[in-house]
Amino acid sequence: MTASDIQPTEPHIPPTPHADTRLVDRTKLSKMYQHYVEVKDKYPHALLLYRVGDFFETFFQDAVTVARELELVLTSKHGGEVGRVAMTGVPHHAWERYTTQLVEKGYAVVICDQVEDASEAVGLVRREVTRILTPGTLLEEGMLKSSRNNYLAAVVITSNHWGLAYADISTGEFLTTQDSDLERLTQELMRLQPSEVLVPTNAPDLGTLLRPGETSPHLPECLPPSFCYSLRSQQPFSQAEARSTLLQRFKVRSLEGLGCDHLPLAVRAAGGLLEYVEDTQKAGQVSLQRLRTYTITDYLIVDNQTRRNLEITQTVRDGTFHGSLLWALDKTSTAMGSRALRRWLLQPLLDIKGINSRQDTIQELVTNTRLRQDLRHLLRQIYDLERLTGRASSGTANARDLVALADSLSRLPELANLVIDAHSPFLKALQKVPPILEELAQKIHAHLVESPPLHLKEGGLIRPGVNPLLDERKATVEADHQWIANLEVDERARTGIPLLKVGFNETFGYYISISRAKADQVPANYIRKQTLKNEERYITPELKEREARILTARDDLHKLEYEVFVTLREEVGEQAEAIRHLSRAVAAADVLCGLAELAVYQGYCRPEMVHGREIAIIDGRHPVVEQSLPAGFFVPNSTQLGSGEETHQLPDLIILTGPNASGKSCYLRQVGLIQLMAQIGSFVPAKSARLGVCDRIFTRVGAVDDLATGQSTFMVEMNETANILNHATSRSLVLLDEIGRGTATFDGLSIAWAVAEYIATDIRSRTIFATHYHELNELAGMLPNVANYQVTVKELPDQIIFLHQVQPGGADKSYGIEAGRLAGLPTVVIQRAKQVMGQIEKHSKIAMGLQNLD
Ligand SMILES: Nc1ncnc2c1ncn2[C@@H]1O[C@H](COP(=O)(O)OP(=O)(O)OP(=O)(O)O)[C@@H](O)[C@H]1O
Repeated sequence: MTASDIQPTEPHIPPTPHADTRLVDRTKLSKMYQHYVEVKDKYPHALLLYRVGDFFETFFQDAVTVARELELVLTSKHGGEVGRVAMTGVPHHAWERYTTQLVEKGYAVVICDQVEDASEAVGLVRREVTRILTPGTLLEEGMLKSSRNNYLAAVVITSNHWGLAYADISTGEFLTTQDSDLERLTQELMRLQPSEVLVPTNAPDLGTLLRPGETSPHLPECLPPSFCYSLRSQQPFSQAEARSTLLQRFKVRSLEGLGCDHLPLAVRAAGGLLEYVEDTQKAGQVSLQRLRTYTITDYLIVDNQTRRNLEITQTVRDGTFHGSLLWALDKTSTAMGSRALRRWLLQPLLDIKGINSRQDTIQELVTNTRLRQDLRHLLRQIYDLERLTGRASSGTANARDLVALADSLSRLPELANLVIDAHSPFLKALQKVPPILEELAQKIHAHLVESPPLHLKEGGLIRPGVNPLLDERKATVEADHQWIANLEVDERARTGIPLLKVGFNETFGYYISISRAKADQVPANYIRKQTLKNEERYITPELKEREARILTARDDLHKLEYEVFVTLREEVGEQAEAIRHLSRAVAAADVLCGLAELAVYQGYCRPEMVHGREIAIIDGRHPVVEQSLPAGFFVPNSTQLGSGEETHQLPDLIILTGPNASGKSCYLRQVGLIQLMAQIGSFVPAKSARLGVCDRIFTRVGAVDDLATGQSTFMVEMNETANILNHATSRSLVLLDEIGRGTATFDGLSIAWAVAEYIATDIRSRTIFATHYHELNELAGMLPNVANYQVTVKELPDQIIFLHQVQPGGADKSYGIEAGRLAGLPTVVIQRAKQVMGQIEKHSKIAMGLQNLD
């Protein structure tokens, strides 16, 4: 069964005892749970979505808020229930308890944070729950976070080129690119983390779904095994068919209109992907935005190692968002902004003009406090326009979605008004709201009641006065209801039974209910239908006749209401392109507004971006570590790197030494993060900065076994180092922490020496090399573009104080033994270690003959 086979159907069916639990993975669940515990402070209105099983009834009997009407039953296209989803807003204090119980019971807990209201959550589930039930994709990227994109990708690879297209069905984002470097394809897939990748093939196992980790002989090496690959028929990926799919769908005469006329593989990937999406969309309508083409080399590639080592979206320690760069920088007010920030961080710019225009906007918002605060206040009132529009154009939006969309659209003129005098590019983009969108918002508000019911078929969506026929039918239904109300009053008077009631249920329709004690007063025309413990239920021919009329009239009314609603929804769908255009502008302004807020409160400066190779940071700070320390505790440090025509005195390679725990890694990462932040257009944690744009940031940090691929610490280290040496250029920034530590001392030192020398003389990339091999300090005396720096400590008779200050010069001691003492190694071991060290140091220099190296 595939995602497209599964469809959420209408709710309100009681849970069955055998919900499908085959996809539950406890390890991943507990990881998700931990993640949520981390973010719950940030998103107090988080919603918890989970699949319902036999314990549902008992578990929630005493639960606080159970939104039973939000329960969805999932059935396969071929009929039959395959699972259920329910959701509830869980109060902050109770989260941990409920989630723990759910996880312990083996249920899939899916976190849905930053959801504005229940209707948005329902929309999310409706659109994305299919992924939860798709084998192989469950929970890998399973958090239904609206602050995260959910991509479907397609790749076409030939002997010397590749094309990649990707789409997020819920926001409509649709992009394609082409390049020749296979390593870039791997990195691009790692950036996108698609939940499924389509690959065309001639192989007999067409349509086979490969789960993460499974490999197929048909899959080339550049496709990372951690994704789910779907092998598809070649046909839709052929040049002719892909071209015609795109031309037809986007109503353009030539591919020039989509910017991909010279990119045959990008066209093939995009055409194949579009065909697949159109084929599998439930509503038969595709809500993808107009295809955009991008060039991969226009962006700084943040490879997988660097993303991990710099902890851009999650920490290395436990893979959580809390403590990552994204966590430290995300001060956005909307889910769209949050997603955009994530995208920017994973795809920083190379173009100085683009960087400057983002900086200009931040500058304006930093200076104009009032504007910044008003803007943030207004942005908080804007819902996820991208996703709401996606739902409207794919025909899955409900009435609450449209009301939320209209509420948000009607904020846009206010937003435009607010930035009327702004002069920076990203604020100016908000100044014009097409009148058609204002009219659309007014129309939605005029058509739909303020709080429509969740389910379209329940009726009660449309305001009076919108459609005369509808009003007529409403009047008939109301008259019928009045007739029923009158009947109750009349029958009480006629029978003399004061507690006689007219009721309704789905099985019997309308009935007259009388307590059993009064059964002897029942008139002759009553026909008994049902006997309950204390109650008899009757019908009369007249009541049944009226009931038939009422039900038909109500059905007709609901049908007509639904038709009026669908027409309105289609009108919204027609404006999707215009809404999305503005949503992108809102998202970008939101990111920049958040970054401006951060710049003000954390004291960031505007970096000067230059074309040369200089990296000059005065009093730089680590953006995350400084936020975790009390104010003023972080020790700022400067960096000067990058020899060039004007900066010939600056080093290209810094050898950084210092005791354990002195702050070497922190300093190294700080430089990488400042460069990365600058290239997304952000201000940076420093007193001042002058930064030459980098084409790539490479990092090699720490020693971790890669158990999944069975590689040893040393092999992982060597693979990563080889990758850097093979791809770094003179415009790259390379951050190396402890190379050669995973093997015998002399082997390690020799490798570290040779690597440093190669980088300084052959590649000449700007590099910081943190090491405990003090011997590497000798290089500075031999090569003009190498400098030694050390992180200082103050030595007292029985302790060392970490000053965390980076200064010129090489450290001659590691204080490793001192660290061991602090950690509690027995005194006798410490003393013996000191003795041994003295002897080793004496002999090692002689053995290495470092003095004679040239
Ligand atoms: N500039 C700084 N100001 C304040 N505290 C700092 C600074 N740099 C680092 N620290 C603190 O020192 C701790 C150790 O830093 P770090 O891990 O960078 O040391 P290290 O020199 O790389 O150690 P090792 O050689 O053992 O890997 C950090 O967790 C941080 O809390």
